[in-house]
Formats: sequence, structure tokens, C-alpha cells
Amino acid sequence: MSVKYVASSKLPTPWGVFTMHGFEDLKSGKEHVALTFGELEANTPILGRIHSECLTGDALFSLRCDCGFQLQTAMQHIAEAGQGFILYLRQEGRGIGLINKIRAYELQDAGANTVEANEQLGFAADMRKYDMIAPMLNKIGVNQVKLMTNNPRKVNALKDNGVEVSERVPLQVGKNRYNESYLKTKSTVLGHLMSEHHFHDND
Ligand SMILES: Nc1nc2c(ncn2[C@@H]2O[C@H](COP(=O)(O)OP(=O)(O)OP(=O)(O)O)[C@@H](O)[C@H]2O)c(=O)[nH]1
Ligand SMILES: [Zn+2]
Repeated sequence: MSVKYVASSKLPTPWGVFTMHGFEDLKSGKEHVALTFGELEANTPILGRIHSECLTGDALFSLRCDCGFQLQTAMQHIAEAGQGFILYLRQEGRGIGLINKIRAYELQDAGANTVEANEQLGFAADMRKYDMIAPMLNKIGVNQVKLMTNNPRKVNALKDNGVEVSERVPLQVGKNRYNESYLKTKSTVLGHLMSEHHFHDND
């Protein structure tokens, strides 16, 4: 197996006490985390989010994207539901890494969109891998997922990796004037499912 479970601990948060499980990805050398909340019932669709690392949005309060808002809202929804999980995958910048993401932001400051910037740097628009997910879910006892995402390609990637996605739950939060064109590109070029009102409210 390409992912090795290492240890678990409590993770108290503003939304409640999660349990944090650490994994080593033997292929990439990355350290991934699973958070679980409540008792995860076997053979039941479990509410969850597969979140790709975004240091800028998740930890540095960046308004260039919606990642931090999505992470917080997902944790809140899971706590409200009484059970659920987050997989926090260390694939920063859709897989190109933090420094390359900063390079891509530099190109976006000069007018490129998020996809063009990746391409100008010689990368595909999205370089993420999802082969670590099935073994991580297996370890935390989840085999059916109600997935909080706007990204249909993520749903398909999970299915391709043997994960049963019983439902997609939209997660449209965090729109602001700095990420409006980024969200538009996600919807028109990357295929994310965003309802139109997302671009008009809170203006
Ligand atoms: N290369 C690059 N990566 C970005 C940029 N903005 C955000 N990211 C990364 O994109 C990833 C999040 O991808 P998204 O496509 O926003 O979201 P998703 O997880 O696929 O879809 P949702 O589940 O709906 O959020 C994180 O790894 C971020 O670091 C950008 O402009 N360029
Ligand atoms: Zn982000």
C-alpha cells in the first residue's frame, strides 16, 4: 500500500473536538492528514471533504481563492451533522507546490488567469493525484461518501480510484472581490459547478 497510517490524536477546534490521523504517502513522501468527527457508521454515506492544501487560503487568510472558507465551512457542517471527515491532502497549488503557485500568482497579477498561469509555467491546469484517498478512507472506516465539493472532476477522480460517491454536496462560500474572476475561471474553464448567484451576491 502506498499510504502508511502512523498515529492519531485529538484535535480541538472552534467547531468541536475532531480526531486527527496522520499518514505518510510513500510514493510522494508527503504527510497527509485525516480528520474525523463522531462515530462513523459503517456502510453509510458519510459527509466529508477532500481538501487540497492551500497554505495561503487555509492558513494565511488569503482572499485570492475560496479554500480557507470551504475548509472552515466543511468542518462546521460536519460538526453540525455529528459525524464526518476531512482528508487534508498535501498537494499545494493543484499539485505544483507553493513556490510554483507564487510564480503562478505573479503571472496572474500581470493578467493571466489561473489556468493560463499554470500553462505558462509548463504545468497542466491540475496536477493532483487521488490514489492516496481509498487507503485513507479505508483506514478511517468510510466506504461511501457524501462529498462537499463544486468540482465534478474530483467526483470522477474518486470514482476512478474506487471510492463510492453517493452524493455531491455543493460548497459555495467565500466569494469576494479578490477571487471573483478566479471563481469565474474555475466555473467556465475548469468545470466547477457554481450557481450564478454566487457571482452576484455580497458585491
Ligand atoms: N496552481 C494554482 N493553484 C491554485 C490557485 N488557486 C488555488 N490553488 C490551489 O487549488 C487547490 C484547490 O483547488 P480548487 O480547484 O479550488 O478546489 P477543488 O478542491 O478541486 O474543488 P472544490 O472541492 O470545489 O473546492 C489548492 O491546492 C490550492 O492551493 C492558483 O491560482 N494556481
Ligand atoms: Zn486556495
